[in-house]
Amino acid sequence: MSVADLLPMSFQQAQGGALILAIGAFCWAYLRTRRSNLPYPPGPPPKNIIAGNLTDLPPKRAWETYSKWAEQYNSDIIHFRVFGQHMVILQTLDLSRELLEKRSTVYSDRPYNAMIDLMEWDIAVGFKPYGPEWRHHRKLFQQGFRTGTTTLRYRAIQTDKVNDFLRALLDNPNKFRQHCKALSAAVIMRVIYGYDSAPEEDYFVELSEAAMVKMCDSWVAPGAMVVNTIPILRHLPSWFPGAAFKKYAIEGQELTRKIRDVPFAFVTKSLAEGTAKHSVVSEMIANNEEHETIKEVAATGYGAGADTTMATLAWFFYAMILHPEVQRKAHEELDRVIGNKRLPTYDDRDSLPYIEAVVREVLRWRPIVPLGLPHATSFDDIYNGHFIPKGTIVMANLWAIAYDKNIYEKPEIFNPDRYFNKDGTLTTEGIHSEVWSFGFGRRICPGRQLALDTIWLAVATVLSTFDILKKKDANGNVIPVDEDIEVADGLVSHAADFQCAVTPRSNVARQVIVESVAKE
Ligand code: HEM
Repeated sequence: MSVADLLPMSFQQAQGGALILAIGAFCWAYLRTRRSNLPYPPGPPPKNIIAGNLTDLPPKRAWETYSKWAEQYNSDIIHFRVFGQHMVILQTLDLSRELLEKRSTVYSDRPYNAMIDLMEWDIAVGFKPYGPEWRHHRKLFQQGFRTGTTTLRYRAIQTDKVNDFLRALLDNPNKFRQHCKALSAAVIMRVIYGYDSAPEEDYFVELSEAAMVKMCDSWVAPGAMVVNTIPILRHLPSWFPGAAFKKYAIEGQELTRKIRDVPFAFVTKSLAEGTAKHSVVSEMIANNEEHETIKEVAATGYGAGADTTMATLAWFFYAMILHPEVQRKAHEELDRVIGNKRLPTYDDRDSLPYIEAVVREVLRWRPIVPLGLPHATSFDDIYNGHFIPKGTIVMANLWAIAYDKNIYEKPEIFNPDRYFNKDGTLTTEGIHSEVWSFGFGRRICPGRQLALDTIWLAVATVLSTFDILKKKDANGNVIPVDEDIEVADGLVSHAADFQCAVTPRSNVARQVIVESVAKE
């Protein structure tokens, strides 16, 4: 998610609705008069009494700007304000843990977003305000994805879906990105609904994608920034001049309702017909959970789990084309431990520390949610002599953590070796990207075990069977790859398009894949 997404309005958009916005924002800011004489945390002084720091905010890679401010103000906590909305950025792992974990009673709310509300995306656990409803939905979600026996049960599904993924890579390597997406979607759909999605043009997947796109784009829909700044405007009728956001929201609402109802109906129908496969939803139904609640909890899964897993896998391919030396080390470990006659399985995980280190490094090197999901404070707080008012949006700068030189030596380098102790064992504490990449405290990602399991098996099996190299053109010349590829700003940070050649390491590797799929 970019800052502009969270904030009331970008500078350009401010021109149009300026008057109405200015009045509303001023009243809002006025009503939020400060309740403490303590200073706010350091940060850039507001440029304007109403818009605050609006014009200081960059349209892209906000996490880098925050890191510059942290340096400039020599502070690991940064404060600024936009239209009366207080924003706080946490720059270090220790501070994120201190506030978001140790003070989680204060820091576990989510900011209100009028468009999310209008589009009914507040059905999702991740957007619900901190309170009894969120607690109930979160508990159900966790029961479905709990680490340990519950997620272990999904490993057979993940193995089948990863085998399909390898086969798809074999058959059509150029579409590697599409295959990453199909794998991520297939695991989620099967685990949550017991539904086996098609590799392409699947109705449920496309519906979920459409709903996600509509939600992600809602921040820049016409008028959306105005209503997000002055939420009371959500009550305007759609014919009201400037209320185009209402039409957008109604379209979005239709999609949200569909992703809530349609896959759920698939489960109830297959249960009635006796064809249902075990799933998170079928289990919640068996536990007599209220159907409306089940629908909402289940609908959260695709949005939160598919794009994130897919983005991580795509970054893995990107890292591999830039680092053949890492692939060589991974191949050496895999050939030594597994040989070339079978695919690695979850049972091999403890014997493959280098693969574990590669996964950690992919998660660190390009954090796919660089600013996490925004938390919000439920009460006033004081940290280190600084006042943080109730309602402040608080973000952990995961990108800054990933590039913190106090934790990672030469952080810009992709280097799985950093996770090894001198005696060759894996580090067990301190620099675990697979922990902080998933957020903090009571809001920490409840799908992290499922995600890590899918990513680990995909990485291990791809490296054991394929070479991932820079692509060559028709004349045999290597097509150069931008080493600082563009990151698509959005709810999830995807790598911009890049090409790579994914070729089987040998005929035996090809055969192993074909046979693994045949055994399913
Ligand atoms: C590489 C993959 C993934 C990454 C990096 C990731 C990361 C995150 C992060 C940073 C948060 C915000 C935590 C916070 O507010 O502090 C989050 C929340 C969440 N994630 Fe994930 N996630 C991934 C995969 C998944 C999967 C596979 C699922 C579900 C099947 C999932 C479900 C959720 C949910 C429901 C929330 C909201 C939790 C709440 O607000 O209580 N995520 N995730």
